[in-house]
Amino acid sequence: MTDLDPNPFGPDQPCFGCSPDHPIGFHLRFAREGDEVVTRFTPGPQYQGPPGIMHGGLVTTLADEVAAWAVIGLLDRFGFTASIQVRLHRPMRIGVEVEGRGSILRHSSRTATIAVRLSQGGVDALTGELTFAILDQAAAERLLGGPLPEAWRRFSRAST
Ligand SMILES: CCCCCCCC/C=C\CCCCCCCC(=O)SCCNC(=O)CCNC(=O)[C@H](O)C(C)(C)COP(=O)(O)OP(=O)(O)OC[C@H]1O[C@@H](n2cnc3c(N)ncnc32)[C@H](O)[C@@H]1OP(=O)(O)O
Repeated sequence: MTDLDPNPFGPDQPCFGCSPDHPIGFHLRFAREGDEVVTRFTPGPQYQGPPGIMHGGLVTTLADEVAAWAVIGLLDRFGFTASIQVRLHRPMRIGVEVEGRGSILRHSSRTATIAVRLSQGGVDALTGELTFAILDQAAAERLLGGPLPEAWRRFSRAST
């Protein structure tokens, strides 16, 4: 298991899922284990929907973040989430550690589709497939509305 750099986008990145300083975020960190990225996270009461159960939208946010980091950690690219298909098989319990795993199902230079599995106590709570668009620098700058910081440019695909 190899820990991935937790902050490849620099200290000011604002991501709800992975910014270490986000006031209410998940503060996720990832490791690479073979062909997968892995994270562990224990949801607190602030993430409840029904009492004792994590809000389904936030469970999906967790899946989105795991998949995004599969693109970062396994492909060395950044992808913008284009499609999310998930099934919530079991309630995600508050206060119980979640293991999240992401792996590449298929990819080209322009897109990547990631398989995600979130489990508690070895039992699947969510499985899903998420597709990411990998943009070139110009398209990423249009989407973000400004120039990419130098450190981010290596995550874009070569323009064609
Ligand atoms: C590159 C460097 C940038 C670095 C930035 C680093 C920041 C670091 C900071 C902090 C870490 C953050 C960690 C984040 C983690 C979570 C990730 C997110 O939350 S991302 C935000 C939510 N997602 C959106 O806001 C997208 C909204 N959608 C769009 O902007 C467009 O629809 C977009 C870009 C997804 C596609 O735009 P089009 O359709 O104009 O582009 P076309 O070139 O036509 O498509 C590109 C490829 O994507 C496929 N595609 C498009 N939509 C698809 C879909 N819904 N399903 C499947 N494939 C789709 C297309 O078929 C095409 O593939 P074919 O070239 O044909 O192989």
